[in-house]
Amino acid sequence: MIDASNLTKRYGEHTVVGGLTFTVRPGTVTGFLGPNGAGKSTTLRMMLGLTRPDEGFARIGGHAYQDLRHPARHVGALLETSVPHRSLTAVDHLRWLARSNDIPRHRVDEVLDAVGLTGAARRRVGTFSLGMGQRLGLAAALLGDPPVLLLDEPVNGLDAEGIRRLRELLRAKAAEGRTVLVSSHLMAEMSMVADHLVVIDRGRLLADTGMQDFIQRHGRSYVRVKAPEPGLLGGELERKGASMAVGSDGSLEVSGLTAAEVSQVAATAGLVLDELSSHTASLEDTFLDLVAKQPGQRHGQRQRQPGRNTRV
Ligand SMILES: Nc1ncnc2c1ncn2[C@@H]1O[C@H](COP(=O)(O)OP(=O)(O)OP(=O)(O)O)[C@@H](O)[C@H]1O
Repeated sequence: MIDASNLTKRYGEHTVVGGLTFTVRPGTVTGFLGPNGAGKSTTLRMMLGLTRPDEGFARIGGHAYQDLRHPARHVGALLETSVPHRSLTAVDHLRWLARSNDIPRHRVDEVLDAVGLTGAARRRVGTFSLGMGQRLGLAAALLGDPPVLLLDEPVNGLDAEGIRRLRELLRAKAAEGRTVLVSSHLMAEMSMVADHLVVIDRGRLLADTGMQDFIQRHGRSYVRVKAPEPGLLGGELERKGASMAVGSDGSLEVSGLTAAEVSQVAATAGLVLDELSSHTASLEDTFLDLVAKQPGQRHGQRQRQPGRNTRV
């Protein structure tokens, strides 16, 4: 479990994290989302005792990070800045970490295998690609078999196999009852792996909720319908309480009725339909819409992208 309570950080006049309070629970993968500069890394750094909060506190398993005797056995962290010494081999880097955290040496081979780095174990870290470095960072986070994982942009640089391996690993760790907090800009990936979301913007909490609830509550789902007589159909649908927008191709984007209800209204009125489909908002659409709606938002009005299509 990770607790953040009134976590606040200011740099000069600029409050980059302002009064953040949330709990990351065990047994689920929690996605940590926010636009560039929202304060995600600063929050993670405060949780890990790397940045001192001006107000509030963070606790990992009930303890401040600084009070943990062997931190790597309590929390596995991957930050964008955690770079090992370039002249060390991967295995030496991990052995050194294991020794300094009183972790059994056999864990080194286990975590190298878990991240698919066994073949490169004796190569110098300085020769690693971005993705290999990321795998090594993950191996280091897993080394102490910690109950809490805290990963900042772990997908960066990973190839398709690495991304799939990471996804399975995060799900498996959560299924074992561990606490997993992961930030990523890749919304499609996040929607596949996270069960719960904590969303921030300009250091403030926008949402702390389940993935499906987030999309239902903040996303724009609608029924797209094309008809030879859209004016007549629109009038009939409005009488049933629907609201609608007209798409760029003249189709109607109907909110407030299901596709089956739209079909029924058309049939009752004797109107022909050319196309009918349900659109569920994607995580990306929902996230961008929510951020764009914030007062004084600086991200501009965004172009709406079509969501996932379900033809009926
Ligand atoms: N040491 C620092 N001194 C001054 N300002 C800082 C410092 N660290 C971060 N900031 C500022 O705090 C704000 C939040 O930065 P942070 O890196 O936490 O955001 P983020 O959500 O992780 O962004 P990104 O998604 O781009 O990585 C930014 O405006 C950044 O410029």
